[in-house]
Amino acid sequence: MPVLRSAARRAREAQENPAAAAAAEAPVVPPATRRRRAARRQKAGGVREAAVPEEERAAAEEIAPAEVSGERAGEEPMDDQDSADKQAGEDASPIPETVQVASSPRYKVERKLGKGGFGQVYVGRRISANAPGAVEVALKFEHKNSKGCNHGPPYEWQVYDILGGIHGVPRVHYKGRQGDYFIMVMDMLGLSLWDACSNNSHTMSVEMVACIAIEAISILEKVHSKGYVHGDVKPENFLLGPPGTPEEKKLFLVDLGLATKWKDRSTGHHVEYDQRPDIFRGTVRYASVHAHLGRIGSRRDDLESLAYTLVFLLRGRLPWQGYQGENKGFLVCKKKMCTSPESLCSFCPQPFKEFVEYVVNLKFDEEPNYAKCISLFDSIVGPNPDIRPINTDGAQKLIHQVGQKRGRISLEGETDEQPKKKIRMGMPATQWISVYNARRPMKQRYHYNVADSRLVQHIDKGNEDGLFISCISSCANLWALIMDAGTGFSSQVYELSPHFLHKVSNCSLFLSWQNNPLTFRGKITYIIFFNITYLYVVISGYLKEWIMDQWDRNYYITALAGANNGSSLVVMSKGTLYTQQSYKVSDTFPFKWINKKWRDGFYVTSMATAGNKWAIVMSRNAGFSEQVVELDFLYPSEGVHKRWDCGYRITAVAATWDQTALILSVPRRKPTDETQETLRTSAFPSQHVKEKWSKNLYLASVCYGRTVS
Ligand SMILES: Nc1ncnc2c1ncn2[C@@H]1O[C@H](COP(=O)(O)OP(=O)(O)OP(=O)(O)O)[C@@H](O)[C@H]1O
Repeated sequence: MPVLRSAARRAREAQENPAAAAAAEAPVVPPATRRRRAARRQKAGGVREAAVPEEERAAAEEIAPAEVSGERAGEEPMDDQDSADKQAGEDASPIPETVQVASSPRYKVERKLGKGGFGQVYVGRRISANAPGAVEVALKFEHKNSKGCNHGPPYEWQVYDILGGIHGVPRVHYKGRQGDYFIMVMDMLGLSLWDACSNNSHTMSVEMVACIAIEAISILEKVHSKGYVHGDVKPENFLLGPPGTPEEKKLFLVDLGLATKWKDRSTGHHVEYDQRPDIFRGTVRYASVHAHLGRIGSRRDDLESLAYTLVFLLRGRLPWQGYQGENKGFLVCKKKMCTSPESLCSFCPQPFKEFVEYVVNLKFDEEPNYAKCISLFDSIVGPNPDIRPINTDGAQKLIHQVGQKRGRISLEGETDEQPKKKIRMGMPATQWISVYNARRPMKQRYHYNVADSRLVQHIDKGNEDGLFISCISSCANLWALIMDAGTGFSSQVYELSPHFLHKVSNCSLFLSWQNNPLTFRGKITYIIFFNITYLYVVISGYLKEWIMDQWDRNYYITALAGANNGSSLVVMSKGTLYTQQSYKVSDTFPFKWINKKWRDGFYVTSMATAGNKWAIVMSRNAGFSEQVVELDFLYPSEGVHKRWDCGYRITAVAATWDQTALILSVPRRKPTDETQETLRTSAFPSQHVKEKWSKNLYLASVCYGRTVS
């Protein structure tokens, strides 16, 4: 397991060039990567929790299309570069004056070459007489108390054991511990591309960057061929050879501390897909969108980071620089998603745009066509490799090998390639997402474009016909309502609130309806009978208290929706298997909270959004054995397919104006027919629903929000 490192960085620029330091970005890494295993089931208790809801923000929208309903009658009734603090404890113990580790010669520690979040690199001058090896080496010191050394020598050492000395990666000659430091003796290199760029008025020539692209792609190909992804590709981690030596035009990739395996060496298989939205590894400015979203790293991520590195070197800036604060990662990722390859590369030669377009559309386990990428940039640089500003020997060899294996490499791509569906276009759109499950024939009914005032009527009629609400959603402040004969509920109540699961003020107006006699508790000051069938207008009260009251009566939240204007519809039912329930309202997707609740045996059972707010309901005894989240700035089609292949089915969906979230679960009892289908449509899919009914596929979840980009 890699030792993950916490946020850190950039002291060298701060010392030598404060302006550059401010512009540079630190790698940010979470405390620990842990695959969630089946949540522990806990003994059912009578505790009910309501997380304190955050402040409310509402946006109004007035569109009132006509209300529509549909019904199917079945035969039977039946979810930037921040300058952060350095972790290493180098202040506690001074760097030694001389170094001798393992069987190495003795080195005198000279000037500092650089400093990262974890290590400090110095020149080491060999002082042992007649000893073998280079006179000058680089010595990388990591303090024993640094985060990367919690469990012994730095994780990076293991990676250097495999990658050290391959094309474009410096060799490690010796490593060992001396005093408080773990020390690596490695090839000494020269300036980083970051330094070279800063020395050159913050941009580089097109030819120089094209050569860097060619050589960097060939280095990444070599790293990937050994089963690793680098995980932190950026200008600071590409170093040139030492100046004045035959290697001064060679490019090297350093800092293997975030490298991970993309291939299991024993089986030869690609690592399994996973997404943990609370985990971020890498450097905000250059990280791939998938890394921002916490997806397991794969080869495509290094190439996406390289694409951002190249554009940065060429233009001196990336469109997502300048965000600050707690929400920086989210805002940078959102900006990356809505920046099309055309606009990112608007002042770059065409091959750069083509490269960006290619890499952002790569699939999780797709093998990149490195030779094709190199050939894109080959068209920019001069034909004679000997006079290129960067040595491109590695790339030349790669092209030669691939060319021999597959024949010609053309700029247009190989003839057997299918045209690829482009997934990141920089064009936001909102859509309905509807999810259909195979069921035995049953009665299901839908209503959409339903105004608040019409809800009672539809619900009333549904109940009279033996139907209960199975899911709800909102679009343009009008409700969509799905009622089923197959929910298994014995009774149901609902609350329509002008607030999104939020404690309301004493003057708020509530509509409340129940099909059982009511026993109100709490701060009710005034009840008007509006209708003999239990419709009440309740002045003054708390939605939270209403929910708690229903919990006391063994009703649990089974459906939830929020509208753009901030109002919410909460449906609670009796007859579920749930034994405990908890909800949270949050301005950002609350994955950390979900993760914590998973450990306590809760699973997400309902989810809703209002504007950019999320509300998540989690229940114990939800009937699931595993659960995962797919969160993205577009519909996460690839993730859904990967999860389907592993036995997960979508059990809840919700989308804000920015993001779509899907909850996928493995049921404890597998249905006889596991078929599940999804649809994305710009209008409510009324016609499609009817077609699905004819194939015994029934609406299981529905939401409206951001789906494509
Ligand atoms: N072999 C080398 N020769 C010369 N300079 C080097 C060498 N290795 C590293 N450096 C310099 O030291 C800096 C820090 O090294 P490195 O990136 O390996 O440290 P780190 O603490 O792991 O960094 P990070 O915080 O990015 O994880 C580099 O940016 C580079 O400028």
